[in-house]
Amino acid sequence: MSSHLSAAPPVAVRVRAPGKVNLSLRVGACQDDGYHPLVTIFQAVSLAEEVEATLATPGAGISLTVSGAQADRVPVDESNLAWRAAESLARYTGVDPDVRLHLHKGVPVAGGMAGGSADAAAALVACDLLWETGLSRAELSDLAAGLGSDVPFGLVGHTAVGTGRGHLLTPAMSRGEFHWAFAVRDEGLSTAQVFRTFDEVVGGSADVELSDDTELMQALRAGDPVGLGRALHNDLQAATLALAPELGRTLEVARDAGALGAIVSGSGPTIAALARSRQHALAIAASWTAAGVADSVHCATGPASGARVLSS
Ligand SMILES: C[C@@](CO)(OP(=O)(O)O)[C@H](O)COP(=O)(O)OP(=O)(O)OC[C@H]1O[C@@H](n2ccc(N)nc2=O)[C@H](O)[C@@H]1O
Ligand SMILES: Nc1ncnc2c1ncn2[C@@H]1O[C@H](COP(=O)(O)OP(=O)(O)O)[C@@H](O)[C@H]1O
Repeated sequence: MSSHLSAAPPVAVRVRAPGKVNLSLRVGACQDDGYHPLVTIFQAVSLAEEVEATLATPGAGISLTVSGAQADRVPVDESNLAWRAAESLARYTGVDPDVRLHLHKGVPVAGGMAGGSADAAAALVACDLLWETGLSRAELSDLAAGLGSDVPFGLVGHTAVGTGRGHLLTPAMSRGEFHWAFAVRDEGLSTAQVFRTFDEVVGGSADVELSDDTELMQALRAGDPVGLGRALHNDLQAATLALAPELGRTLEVARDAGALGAIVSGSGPTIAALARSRQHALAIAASWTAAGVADSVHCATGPASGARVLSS
């Protein structure tokens, strides 16, 4: 089980994990278990979470603190996904869950960019090193899938096709760097509510297929932002706009600013706009600010790597 034969075990481990945007999100009809089958293409972006796990005295259990933008909106108890990640690793390996977790938020909270999932992925990797439990990537990925549909992608990052609930991943080829601007709304949206609204206003078809994304996959392989912008797709967008109609204006402002494509990120309410360059991403962000259609704005690039250790 131990991966450190002679080196002293770490007392603290810091791990970074990325937020994501769904370049394409195709949603099937709701199944008996309450989940929808998905075919999605994830791209990890440079907006990221950092999780520091520090050894706590035996019997101390888990404790958690949060810093960064919107930290006040993140639970600091056992409902936090990072806390649940540490618990699930401890249960699986039989170790005592004694750890202090500190999360530094860089991804919008409840924004459809999987910040909580990134925290869970980072906490799994950090605690696995800290407790010297030495799990394989496959074991970590199984634990991740038990925590949330988006958590396995937080481990692998880069660009990947997600099927099943979004948790079964196949890496996808992508060339070069893409530039994004993100418009964030302070008030988040519940993913479950967006899926329920999807059932009411759209309803998924029985079959969802990756073949519908041929043009998008070609654009990724060619590193072609214009083709990628044209092919961006989100089946949840109508449901998100039904719950937050003002986002229509945010999409419009991005398009008027020359965005190559603009979509709701995942279940929203963050809007993602693909830009020609970093300068162009800054210009789109400035247009949102000038139009008063975003509570905050960010620029980022993708793809970014999955959960990785910064220090131990
Ligand atoms: C929509 C997506 C797209 O990547 O991302 P976000 O917008 O949340 O970031 C994901 O499917 C969200 O994944 P995640 O946020 O991990 O969801 P989970 O915790 O597994 O599920 C939360 C709720 O969303 C609904 N859900 C989730 C995934 C799925 N394939 N079908 C669903 O119907 C279920 O109602 C579930 O109770
Ligand atoms: N570590 C965490 N960071 C953020 N939110 C969390 C976390 N753990 C649990 N949550 C809860 O999950 C909700 C959605 O989380 P988040 O991952 O930020 O958004 P999304 O699912 O839209 O990508 C939050 O509103 C919050 O109540």
